[in-house]
This record gives sequence, structure tokens and C-alpha cells, in this order.
Amino acid sequence: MVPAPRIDVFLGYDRERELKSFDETKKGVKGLVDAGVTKIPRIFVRNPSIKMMDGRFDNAKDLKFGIPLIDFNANNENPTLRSDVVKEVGEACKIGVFQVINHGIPLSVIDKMLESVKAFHEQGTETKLQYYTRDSKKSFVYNSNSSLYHLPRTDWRDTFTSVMAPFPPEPEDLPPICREIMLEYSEHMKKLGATLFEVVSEALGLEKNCLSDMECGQGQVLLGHYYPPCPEPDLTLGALKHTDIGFLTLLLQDHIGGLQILHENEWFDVPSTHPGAFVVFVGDLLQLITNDKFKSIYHRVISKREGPRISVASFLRPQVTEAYTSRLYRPIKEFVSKENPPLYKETTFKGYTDLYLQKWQDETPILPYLKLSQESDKDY
Ligand SMILES: O=C(O)CCC(=O)C(=O)O
Ligand SMILES: [Fe+2]
Repeated sequence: MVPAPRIDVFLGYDRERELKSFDETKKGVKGLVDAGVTKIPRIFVRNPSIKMMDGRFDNAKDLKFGIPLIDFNANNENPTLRSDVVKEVGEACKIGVFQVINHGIPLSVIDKMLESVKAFHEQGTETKLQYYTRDSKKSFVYNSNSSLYHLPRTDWRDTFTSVMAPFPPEPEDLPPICREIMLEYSEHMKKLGATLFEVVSEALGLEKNCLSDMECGQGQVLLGHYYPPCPEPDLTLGALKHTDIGFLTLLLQDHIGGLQILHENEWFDVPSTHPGAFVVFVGDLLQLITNDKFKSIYHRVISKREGPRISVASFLRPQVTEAYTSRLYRPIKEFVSKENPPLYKETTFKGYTDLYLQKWQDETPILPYLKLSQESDKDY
């Protein structure tokens, strides 16, 4: 007997079947654009009620609130400058986002990384197809929408993902077109990450090795995003509203723009006009261990008629080894007192990741699920 199609009662169509046929092309969103679609398939159309919940959809403001642009003066050892940087980073982390320039990473590496992500996504379909997978254990995972079957909406974007640290992939497991630069770039991310963890520790008034001793940034996951031009940009998003899970994210973007942050209930554009700048996001776990002193921030990417847009996200987070299931993160004692009781329960990185994947589709924040009740009188 042929099973009855599972029609989604809210959408009035068999979403799962349409997701599957999109997935089976293995050509991603780029494949749709190459085929010349002028209307986006309905799996990409956002539910209008979600669009409203999102606040302002178009015309994000870019004037009232400026995202801090922090000059790291990488080649200057002047201690006064360093203390300024620490102060600026501390202020910015209270909001959850800033940009870094003069970070010491050569522009040639940055340009090559962006070009190679583009080249990977634009190479001949036959070569690219062999990397298309939903098996997250693979060293190099290329697909469209990693949570395709688990979320009620689909992003106008294709992405590849690799865990780069603490154990980089075998070079032969990476596609030749971006192999060398991925390995080189991730070393730079490790170094810049180490500097950032020192500065952030100091900004918190802690020993400079404090966060690295807690193994906050030993792991690194690299995502190469490709946002094709979209024929109906008002109906979909390139990346839905989310906070990042780990401790810090270093994001490199090209000049196209589209990244926005939610600040005091309004969306603001993140400028894409500083070549080689990194956008740094505070992740949920940094908010948790600082007991809300530093905050993770909602961000999203709107779709555009122009494109493709390329970005590279490096998630700095605990490593995924035994520590993943055993090391506990909780508000650190320096931020906890009788007047400031701990706000969150302790969690492992795995515990938090599982919770995130389970709850994410609500588009509501995940951290409140770990909130302790105010009456908690835990010893600290
Ligand atoms: O592409 C972007 O600008 C944002 C990507 C992002 O937010 C992410 O990978 O978590
Ligand atoms: Fe993100």
C-alpha cells in the first residue's frame, strides 16, 4: 500500500517530500540559481508569523548603534594601547559583538580563504558532489542547511564544515581546491583566538590564562558559507536568527553585506566595509560562565539579489573529545556572590549542544533553559 502523503497541516503541502527532493539533487541552493529559478521553492519561504516575530525584516538601522571597531595594533607592543584594547573589548562583550582590525593576519591569507570558499562552491558539480553528505563524522561536510529536516524553515545558503582543532583533518580528506588555505587559515584563527581569550580574560579582571586554562577555545570548527543571489529576498533568509553556541566566533565576510544583529529589539547591519576585519561574537557559553556579565547576541543574514556572498565562520569552543562529555561549565566564582547568585546550572559542552539542537527551532533563546531559580542558595 502506498503511504498517504504527510501533508503539513499548517503549510498545506508535503514539506518533507519537497525537502528530500531538494536534498537529493545534492546541488544545494546554488543548483537552483544555476537552473534559473525566478521564484524560490516554497520550502524556503518563511512563515509570515515568524517574519513578524523577527521584528524589522527589511531596512535595518545602521546609524543609531555602531558596532565597535577595535584596532588590535598587532605589530605594536605598547602596553598603554593594550590596556585600551582590553577596556574596549570588555565594553563590547557586554553587548556581544565587535569587529577587529589590525589583528596581524595577512590580507593575502584572508583574500585567499574567501576566494577558496567561493571556488569550492563554484567548481564543477561532479567534483563537488562527492563531498555532499549529512554524515557529521566526516572530516569535510558539504551540504545545504545542516538541519534541513529538523527545522521548520530553510536558509538560502550552502555551507561546508570541518573540525580544524585540536586535531586538524588529514589533508587528503579536504578538497584540493581549498585544502592548503583551510589548514593555514585555521592556524591563524588559533593564534588570534588565543590572543582574544587572553584579552577577554583580562577584560573580566581574571588572570590572562584563565579562559584558555578552562579549555574554552581548544576546539575550532570552520564553516565556509555561500549565499547565492536570491530572486525573492523578502521571502527568505540567508541564515535564521540565532546565537552561537560556543565561547567566541571569528567571522570573516566579503563586501556584499547582509549580516545583522539584534540589539534592543531592532536589527542593525554589521558593516562589510572594512576589508580583512573579523566580526567577533560572544557565544552562549561565555555568557553562562560570566554569569551574564558578557552576552551572546542574536544575529542573522538577510538574503539579497546581489551575490554570491561569502563568509567564513570559525567557532572557538571546547574540543570534542572526552572533555566534551565530562568537563563542566558553570558561572565562575569571581562573578558569583550573595548579591549576585549564579544564574545558570552547570553543563557540559555536549549537554549544551544537545539542548541547543533540541530547542533551536523555536527561535527563542536557549540559555534560559539552564536558568537556576532565584532562590537557589548554592554554596559558592
Ligand atoms: O555568514 C554570516 O555572516 C553569519 C554566519 C553565522 O552566523 C554562523 O555561521 O553562525
Ligand atoms: Fe552565527
